[in-house]
Amino acid sequence: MKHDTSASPPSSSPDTGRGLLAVRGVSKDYTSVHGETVHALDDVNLTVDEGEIIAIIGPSGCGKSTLLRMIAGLDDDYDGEIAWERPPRPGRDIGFVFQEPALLPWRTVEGNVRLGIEVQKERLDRADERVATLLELVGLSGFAKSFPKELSGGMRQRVAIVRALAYDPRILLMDEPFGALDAITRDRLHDDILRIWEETRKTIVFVTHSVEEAAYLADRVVVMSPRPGRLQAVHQVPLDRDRSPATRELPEFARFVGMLRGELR
Ligand SMILES: Nc1ncnc2c1ncn2[C@@H]1O[C@H](COP(=O)(O)OP(=O)(O)OP(=O)(O)O)[C@@H](O)[C@H]1O
Repeated sequence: MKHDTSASPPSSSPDTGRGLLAVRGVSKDYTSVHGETVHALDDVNLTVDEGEIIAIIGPSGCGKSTLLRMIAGLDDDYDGEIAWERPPRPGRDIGFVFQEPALLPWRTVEGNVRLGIEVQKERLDRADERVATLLELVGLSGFAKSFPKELSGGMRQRVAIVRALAYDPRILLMDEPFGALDAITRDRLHDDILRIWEETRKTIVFVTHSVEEAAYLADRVVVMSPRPGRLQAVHQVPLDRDRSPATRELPEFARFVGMLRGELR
């Protein structure tokens, strides 16, 4: 089934804002190259509210990327429905960040970010201003004229993130965006994401293998079971929205991370 925009809109959870989209009874089978059926997702139900940050964690192969790709509209071959509060406009309302930044090597940093704006022609008049603002947000103003090969892995991923934000999507989906980065760079990017959220209040759904990353960034953490992926639990993160490096030192942070780790065992 395709994104269902005619179905009843998602209802929001009581303690967050408006429902942006609802995943309802979504199941997915793949057929392997040997013709076997791979039951990847089983009856997944999830409501995403506007402005919230959701982390999806679970064992390898449980269907995290599959679920994200379906929300993104990159895969519409599934049972169930994904109902949006307002129909997403193709190429406009959904920003997607992959594990590898996939920048265009022949374009400068600002040229890559600008690409995100060029897809929607009516916004071109203020493109330069928007690119400059976004690069400043992630501390890359000094690298606007550099090429991707001149950047570190973390810098490249920051460019990919602001490129996905350049066309002002309603939701930012990220599939293990920091998975290929070292621990210090990851921490730096976590704080970039928090700053971006402060500025934009963007709805963010991301997949990660790191329970610390999930706890540090998210409002809610979705824990998936081993294949076929089901929602094993959805946890409200028991921390103030206002996070900072000191958050990682809090006993409640450690407790929550320990609890998540226990659920994945
Ligand atoms: N195109 C495909 N054809 C057949 N099977 C697939 C295909 N894509 C994914 N799968 C299978 O579906 C299941 C879910 O895959 P998916 O990539 O969504 O899991 P994941 O939780 O994101 O895994 P990981 O954490 O290892 O990245 C896996 O068993 C995978 O082998």
